[in-house]
Amino acid sequence: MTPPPAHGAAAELPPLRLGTRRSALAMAQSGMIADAVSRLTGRQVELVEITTFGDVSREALAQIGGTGVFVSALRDALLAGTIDFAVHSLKDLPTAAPEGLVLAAVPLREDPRDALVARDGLTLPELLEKGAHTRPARIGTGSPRRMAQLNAYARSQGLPVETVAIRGNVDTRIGYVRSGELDGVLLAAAGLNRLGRLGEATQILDAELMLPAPGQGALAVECAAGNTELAQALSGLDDAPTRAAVTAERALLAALEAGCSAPVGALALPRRVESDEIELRALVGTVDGATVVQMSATGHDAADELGRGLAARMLAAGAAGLMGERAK
Ligand SMILES: NCc1[nH]cc(CCC(=O)O)c1CC(=O)O
Repeated sequence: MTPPPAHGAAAELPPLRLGTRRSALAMAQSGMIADAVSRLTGRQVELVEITTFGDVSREALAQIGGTGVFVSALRDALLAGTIDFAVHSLKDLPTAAPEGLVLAAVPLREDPRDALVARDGLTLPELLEKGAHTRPARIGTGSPRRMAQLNAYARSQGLPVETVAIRGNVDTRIGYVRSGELDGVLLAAAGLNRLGRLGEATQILDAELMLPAPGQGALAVECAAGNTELAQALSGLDDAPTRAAVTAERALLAALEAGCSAPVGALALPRRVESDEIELRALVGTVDGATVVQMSATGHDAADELGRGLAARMLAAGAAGLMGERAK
């Protein structure tokens, strides 16, 4: 069988090396993008496994400080030329642009919302309600953003809740519910979906209740800036509305000088079909949920200006004081 000419030529080139972390989620994400890049370029894509500090450390993410624990080893490999491109969860990517690398594509985003996986098929209102009669519902999350909003919601309902700091991969986290140690855990819906486990969610949390992390549900495809041919090819995976949305969210995060472990939620959504107008909603809160600054802005040309402008208004309203020790 003779392959089409372009593919025939491309197939003679060596495989493209896609650097990936070993976690099930990273492998699922990398596998999806590998297939898409292979279709796009006609070239083979091979996965190269790389261990990052975030995979090895057992400390809480907030402690190991910061941003970039999952991405720096992949970036080192890109710069060293041992891999050709890498796929990151965009929400794990520090906002500072790295020297020598380009964000070649931001593919179409999945559902950006958070999900609850709870015992006995229960929703959050049901869990909290039951907890009021027995003992407060114990809900696991390692994210200050999720804790802040969960606590704020429980306060607004006049119901108690106990947030339990956990971390680990999706399997580990859901395991706390299956073992009965926790009543529920909060996770990104996109992560569950990519693992084929969205069916285990007992509730998808509306953005009114829980604003996702900036960039949640989106992927970032990165390669060396000098590799212009590959960058050009990868840009075929870019989705312009997704890129605009995450640009606004990340500009806000950068202007707040907050990192991925700060109690900051942000979500940009297209306001009208067939328009480039986006609405950016954002929240900064204390982890106990007692104080929250929540604001929104709408704009259409410069997504990064929209994000920066909203951050400035939130800072003027006292947002900086709510973020605790800020990880840059
Ligand atoms: N910080 C870990 C992480 N990074 C990206 C995702 C989910 C996938 C995504 O947001 O794209 C997760 C797991 C989670 O938050 O449940």
